[in-house]
Amino acid sequence: MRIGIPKEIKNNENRVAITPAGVLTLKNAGHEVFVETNAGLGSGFTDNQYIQAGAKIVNTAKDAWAQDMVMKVKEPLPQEYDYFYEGLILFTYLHLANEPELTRVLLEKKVVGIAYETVQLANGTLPLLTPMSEVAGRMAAQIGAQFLEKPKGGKGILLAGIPGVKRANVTIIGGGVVGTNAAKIAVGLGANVTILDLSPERLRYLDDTFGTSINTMMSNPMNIADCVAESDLVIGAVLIPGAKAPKLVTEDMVKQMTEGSVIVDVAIDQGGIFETSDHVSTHDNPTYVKHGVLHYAVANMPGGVPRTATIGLTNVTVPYALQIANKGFKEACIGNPALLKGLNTVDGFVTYKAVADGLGLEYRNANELFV
Ligand SMILES: NC(=O)C1=CN([C@@H]2O[C@H](COP(=O)(O)OP(=O)(O)OC[C@H]3O[C@@H](n4cnc5c(N)ncnc54)[C@H](O)[C@@H]3O)[C@@H](O)[C@H]2O)C=CC1
Ligand SMILES: CC(=O)C(=O)O
Repeated sequence: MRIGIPKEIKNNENRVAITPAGVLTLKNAGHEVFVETNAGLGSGFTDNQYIQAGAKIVNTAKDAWAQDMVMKVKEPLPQEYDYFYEGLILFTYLHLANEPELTRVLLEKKVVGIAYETVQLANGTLPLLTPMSEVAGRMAAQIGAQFLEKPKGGKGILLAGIPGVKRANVTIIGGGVVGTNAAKIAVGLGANVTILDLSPERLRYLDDTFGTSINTMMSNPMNIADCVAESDLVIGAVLIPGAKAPKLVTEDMVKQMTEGSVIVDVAIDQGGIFETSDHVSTHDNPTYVKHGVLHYAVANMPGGVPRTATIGLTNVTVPYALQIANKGFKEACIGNPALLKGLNTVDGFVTYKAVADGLGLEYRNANELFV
């Protein structure tokens, strides 16, 4: 199969969809990889390293997109939609529940859209989201700590406090991969950390893992309101796979926070869990203020640490790309139920139920389209 790797064009998105090591793996299996010139530079990979691994370097995005399968990191932006063609296999993060226009174009052009974030193993875990959630969770605590500093617009407190001065309160809503990793760093930085989740099993796991260094609470509107009001930093880390994020923190709750507090809404890629995080921000201009509270709502947080993130992402995506390239997308999906769950659009239909429901579109079971 011919596989294209365009340079990412989102604001400060320095990740790339493959490393030279990934190219070599695909090449050794008999595939051709076409990397847009300088696509890897932001992650520290030169054209020459890709060439050494067996890639061909192409000079334009158009050439990188004109392949059987395109691997990317972020969802395509409108200026990339013209590259879509019928039957193109697009393997990337898509977050379609929050992208009605992109979904419409993928359907109209009959692109096969396989979303990293909905590939799901039998145990419910999301293997192609996990490493980026680990990165974003760890960043969320660091970023929250930075924006609590006065020169960054925050109230001017240190997460750990000092002897004689109390620690900051950090609330994490959603105790999955992002939440757990945010907690690791926030606890390490000395904060008083509370995690809320809807799943009693998950709360037990967190309690067993962190012991008395965190507080756990059941996620319900009353507990969320109480925790948010007392928090210096609130991190949004909820996911219902494929679906638009539920707005769990209302505007009234945010109004109860003290001035200079910080919200880091990691779940913004699925629409965000705060009523007040109503738009995404960028690495260039990462925060906006509502009711005196700083909101950080960057949808590609790992793009800020591209070297770590690119290697972490491609460690998990390349084995799936290899299956698609070796067998074609249909056989690969039939042979691997986890990959089948990644299929979001095929032949002009939405094949992921939560996306179809969220956007009010017809849902078709992918298996029906394979016959
Ligand atoms: N902004 C960015 O750059 C990035 C964003 N993300 C996003 O972060 C979000 C979280 O991802 P993961 O931690 O990997 O998901 P996950 O599936 O590991 O965890 C989600 C957690 O939310 C919990 N949950 C569901 N409904 C809840 C509710 N009403 N109240 C409290 N908890 C609830 C679930 O029980 C689960 O523990 C996703 O939207 C993901 O796409 C991930 C990486 C980068
Ligand atoms: C998960 C995602 O959207 C990201 O890593 O940018």
